[in-house]
Amino acid sequence: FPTSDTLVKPPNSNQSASSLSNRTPKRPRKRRTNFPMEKLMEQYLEQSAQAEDNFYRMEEQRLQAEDRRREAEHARELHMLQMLGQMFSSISSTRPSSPVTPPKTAPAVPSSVFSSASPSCARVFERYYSLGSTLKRGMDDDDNMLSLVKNIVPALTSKKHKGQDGRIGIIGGCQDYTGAPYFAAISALKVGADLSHVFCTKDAATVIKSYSPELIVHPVLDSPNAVEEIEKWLPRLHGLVVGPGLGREDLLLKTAKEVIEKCKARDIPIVIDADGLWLVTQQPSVIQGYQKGILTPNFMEFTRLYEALHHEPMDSSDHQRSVMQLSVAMGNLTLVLKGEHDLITDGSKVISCNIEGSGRRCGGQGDLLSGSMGVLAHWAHTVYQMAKNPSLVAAFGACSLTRQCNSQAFQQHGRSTTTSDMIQEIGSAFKKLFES
Ligand SMILES: NC(=O)C1=CN([C@@H]2O[C@H](COP(=O)(O)OP(=O)(O)OC[C@H]3O[C@@H](n4cnc5c(N)ncnc54)[C@H](OP(=O)(O)O)[C@@H]3O)[C@@H](O)[C@H]2O)[C@@H](O)CC1
Ligand SMILES: Nc1ncnc2c1ncn2[C@@H]1O[C@H](COP(=O)(O)OP(=O)(O)OP(=O)(O)O)[C@@H](O)[C@H]1O
Repeated sequence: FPTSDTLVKPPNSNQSASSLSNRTPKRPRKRRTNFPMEKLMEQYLEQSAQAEDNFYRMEEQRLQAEDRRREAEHARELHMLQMLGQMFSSISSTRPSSPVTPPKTAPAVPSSVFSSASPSCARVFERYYSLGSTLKRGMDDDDNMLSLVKNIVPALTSKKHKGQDGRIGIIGGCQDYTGAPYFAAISALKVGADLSHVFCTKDAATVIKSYSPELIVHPVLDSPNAVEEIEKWLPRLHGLVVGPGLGREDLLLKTAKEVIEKCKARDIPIVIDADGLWLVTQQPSVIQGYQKGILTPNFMEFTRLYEALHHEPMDSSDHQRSVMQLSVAMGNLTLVLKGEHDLITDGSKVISCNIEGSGRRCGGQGDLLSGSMGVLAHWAHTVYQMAKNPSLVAAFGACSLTRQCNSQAFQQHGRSTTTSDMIQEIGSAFKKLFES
């Protein structure tokens, strides 16, 4: 928007006086009459720029209120549909002729609602929590976790408009790494977000754009007013993923840190991965204790974090203990230690995601994980806002999905499987795990 700085300013009084005196040295009256006119003009322009600013600010607020109103309306509609569904199912289950199949866990809830957790969602969640902190989990526990994930998946309905199922931002992408932010952002879209934004450096932007027209790419990360530029978008974002391909330059890390602070103030779920974890290792307080934060370290990143927080080497014979310890030290932050089994914890229990993947490791699998987790975190926090820790559900969902994609891609491509092949599998893996 035009501001008073960008408006053409009249020459200052000295310049005006000297230039006038050069041309017409003996016309003081003209000087006196011109000056107030210029001043008035300047004031008028400033006021109209200000009025324009105010107009756009109010318009933005109006749009946000409209979004909230539509979301609430939509949640109400879904809730009513859900209650109707439950009524019908209870009527049909009382019919003597209807086959009665006892549910394995809590009764299935129709695909998700965008409101507080429904009573049956909450029952599934409570039952899960009542399983205790043991890691020795069987099929039933996996089913429980999968039910929790299924419940957060929003229904696809023609009542919604673009953006309501999620607008996700990725902070990352620099000269060296353009693949990682692309993988994360496209995975967010393929999981079901409506819009995916990448905030990267100028030289990475054209490259990332050229990979996919689906992504919205902002070349702002290394601009002098990077934080302001990114902050403009935060009111529209539902989830943020910090780190894929961010690099470790001080300036970029400083920007990432400030953006994280702004997101926390707005209560936006934040997933931190890759170089974002490098930042957390230097300054743990940036995310410590933030209940909507999730860290997704690989073994190396985990070791660095552990040593930074505990000032001693970790006991690598007991990973479960170490993840719990680190989560507690981070203020019960949700952590995922990726590996042969993904260990997920919030400091009070450890969940292991063991869905079969494959023996194929290639760069970028972690980016698929963090990008999809960004969307699932938004959905989980929307649906389970009253329950204990929605981040655990989101983390389990994203780990399951990544491993399932890996398995499916491997069945087709074997040793030549790449992350792009895994991304191709997101749709069918998602359906198999969460929509069947
Ligand atoms: N296409 C792209 O653009 C991609 C870009 N990417 C981006 O690259 C950036 C740097 O990320 P990073 O993970 O390579 O850096 P860092 O943490 O220093 O680790 C390096 C060393 O750690 C080790 N190591 C790793 N895993 C381990 C394990 N499980 N268990 C044990 N050791 C393990 C291993 O050491 P080595 O075995 O080689 O001695 C490895 O060489 C970051 O921005 C990221 O997003 C990636 O997303 C990939 C796709
Ligand atoms: N040994 C393993 N066996 C099976 N699956 C694994 C194994 N290691 C990692 N994975 C899977 O791959 C996903 C990504 O983990 P990985 O350790 O490759 O992350 P990363 O190093 O951060 O990835 P990136 O290359 O994107 O930086 C994990 O969530 C997990 O599901």
